[in-house]
Amino acid sequence: MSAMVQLLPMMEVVYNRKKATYFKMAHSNLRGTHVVAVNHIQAGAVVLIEKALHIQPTKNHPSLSVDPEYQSLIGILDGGSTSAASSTCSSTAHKDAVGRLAELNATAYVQGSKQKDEIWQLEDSHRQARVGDTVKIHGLASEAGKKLNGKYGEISKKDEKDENRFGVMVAMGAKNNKKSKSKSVLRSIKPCNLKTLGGIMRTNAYHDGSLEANLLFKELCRINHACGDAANVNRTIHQGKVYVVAKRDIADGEELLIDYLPLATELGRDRLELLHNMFNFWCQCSEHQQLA
Ligand SMILES: C[S@@+](CC[C@H](N)C(=O)[O-])C[C@H]1O[C@@H](n2cnc3c(N)ncnc32)[C@H](O)[C@@H]1O
Repeated sequence: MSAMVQLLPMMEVVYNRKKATYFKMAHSNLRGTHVVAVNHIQAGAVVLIEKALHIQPTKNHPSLSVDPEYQSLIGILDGGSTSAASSTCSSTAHKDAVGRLAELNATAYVQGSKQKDEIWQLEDSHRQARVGDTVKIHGLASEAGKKLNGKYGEISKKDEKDENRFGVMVAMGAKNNKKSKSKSVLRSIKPCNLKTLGGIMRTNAYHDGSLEANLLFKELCRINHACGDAANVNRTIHQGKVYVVAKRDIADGEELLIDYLPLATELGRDRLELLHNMFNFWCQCSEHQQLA
């Protein structure tokens, strides 16, 4: 057992005794939802202990093994010949297959979760929905569009009149997809207004090596990134829980920032590109402002 893991029970005791509130959620166009200190936080303080909202094993969901689309995707990834698509195997086909498989897994695993609604609240920074994906509509601006915000649907095809939009079968009458009898209507929607569960996983999931799973958290997943020394909190994830500790004193009003890539210590273009590929943002933290 690592030294850090041995300290976790003691952290729980300290955290459960704490009197002060450490942070609140805030929102801005530039930072999205983010987390801000509401009191001075001392170096070493246990700022947050939280149980995962969602625990998704890294292995593929068992129900997928009987899904023909799954078989075809595995064929593409293996470079085998189980589908017509595999004969045109290219890096784009491979990348698409990885993305679609991630989507099928996230959908299968989240389907049975009691926390489904809270999971859908989290951000999808990628917004790379594809035909067949289950989606949640988000961020529409016009009055007509706003009426669709928060609704769920399934992408049935590319829009025939505008190839930059999707035809989405939107479940009307219910704000979520619990009511099986809700009526569906076809609406034309831009990909930037469609969140998917695969995108939510890619934007937010933290790996838990002790469970061989990827986890989502309600509060941890709202903490934005900063590289290396620019981050002011550290996390340890173990057995489905996260323990967040202040690396240094944090002033009242300061944003809490965590390094999403704590093991990739080198700061530079490669790190920026890795962050961009994984989370779809160009890092502007204090370590990187001079490189931007
Ligand atoms: C785990 S979420 C963090 C919370 C997110 N801001 C939200 O609205 O829910 C990760 C996403 O937040 C945004 N983000 C995090 N750190 C950022 C940073 N340093 N600069 C710009 N965007 C950042 C990116 O869109 C990233 O994909």
